[in-house]
Amino acid sequence: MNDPLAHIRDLFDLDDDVVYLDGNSLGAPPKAVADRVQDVVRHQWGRRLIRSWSEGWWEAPERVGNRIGRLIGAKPGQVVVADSTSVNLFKALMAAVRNTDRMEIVVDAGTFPTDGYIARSVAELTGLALRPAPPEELDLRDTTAVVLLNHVDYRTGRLLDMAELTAQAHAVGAKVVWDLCHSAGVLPIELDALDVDLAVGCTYKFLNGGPGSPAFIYVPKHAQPTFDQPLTGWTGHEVPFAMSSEYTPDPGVSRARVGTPDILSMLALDAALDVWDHVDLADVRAKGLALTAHFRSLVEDLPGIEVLTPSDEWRGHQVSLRHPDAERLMAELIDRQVIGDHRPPDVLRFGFAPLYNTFDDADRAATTLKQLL
Ligand SMILES: Cc1ncc(COP(=O)(O)O)c(C=O)c1O
Ligand SMILES: Nc1c(O)cccc1C(=O)C[C@H](N)C(=O)O
Repeated sequence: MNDPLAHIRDLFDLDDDVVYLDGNSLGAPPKAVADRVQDVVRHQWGRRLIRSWSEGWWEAPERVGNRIGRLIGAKPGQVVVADSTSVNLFKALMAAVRNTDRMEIVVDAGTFPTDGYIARSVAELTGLALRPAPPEELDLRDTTAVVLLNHVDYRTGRLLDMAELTAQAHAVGAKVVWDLCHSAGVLPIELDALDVDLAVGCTYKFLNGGPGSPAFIYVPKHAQPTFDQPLTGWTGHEVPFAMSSEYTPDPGVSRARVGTPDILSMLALDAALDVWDHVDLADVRAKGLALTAHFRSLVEDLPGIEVLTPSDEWRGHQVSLRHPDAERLMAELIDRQVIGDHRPPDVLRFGFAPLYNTFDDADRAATTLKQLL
């Protein structure tokens, strides 16, 4: 394949003898991040001290949010970087059901655990029922307040049809919250165009923000005035430095902020996002599909292997294989410098990050797996 992204791998700090196929769990570091973090510590923090808050730190959550917005089809002023995905899920779901007279929250039955746990807490706190349902049979009703869906399933890699499912929710007057953890940065997403109600996602996977880098939340302009999230911390206040005893939320997306932003991680993420400046998401998607198709073709007939990831285009950038000995196999692959991950009980997951993974990575991983089998 003619690979218009081949040169981008050089922007990453990767060892050539390691086949890294776990960028869907923890993305690899762009080389520029280490220098930027050093500058933030030495100069911004070291020399400018507290003055840095008014020299770019305070607005970093919105500024970096806008950079992510560009990757997920959100116009400026609708994404803020803050907290973890779990915390943002709590804000989003609580805001979505506030003042509803509807009875239930629906959650994707195969969801990543944290989404299910948080949805359960929101249901318990608000008195709504929680109904897990498979995405192909959501059975939404006029009693459904909100549905929470994972755009790409963390275990199988299945990609859901955001347009169709958002429309399904809206047809019964329900809201939809999308978890974009496994899709942000690797495939074109059109949140504004699809009229998505709310979305959240993490930045340490395909966005390469680094371990524990802050998550993001999308609140579209029209929903901001009624986005009453429960974590009314001072940085979401309209005038935080007024230090008022009354909470008045910021009129815009900043009302999704809670406490002091984690500047070191935030600015590491900011530096990591520079690699996207010269990248077309259509190229990223095309390469992700090609890499996963190539890897699949090499492993699908291996003994004892069942491919869980859909073979059509409704898949993200991972290939998940079921094998009864998955845990041992992954440990042995990692010993041989092929790094993917194991998800219980029997899934081997190989994530392909089109910005730095190569077809050679796919060949080497498949050859090593074949030898082990
Ligand atoms: C779909 C999904 N949602 C949420 C999370 C994690 O949330 P948090 O950033 O709170 O750890 C992950 C991965 O850890 C995930 O895969
Ligand atoms: N967030 C993670 C972490 O802090 C440690 C190890 C792994 C993770 C992950 O991201 C797991 C990931 N969401 C998954 O899809 O399984």
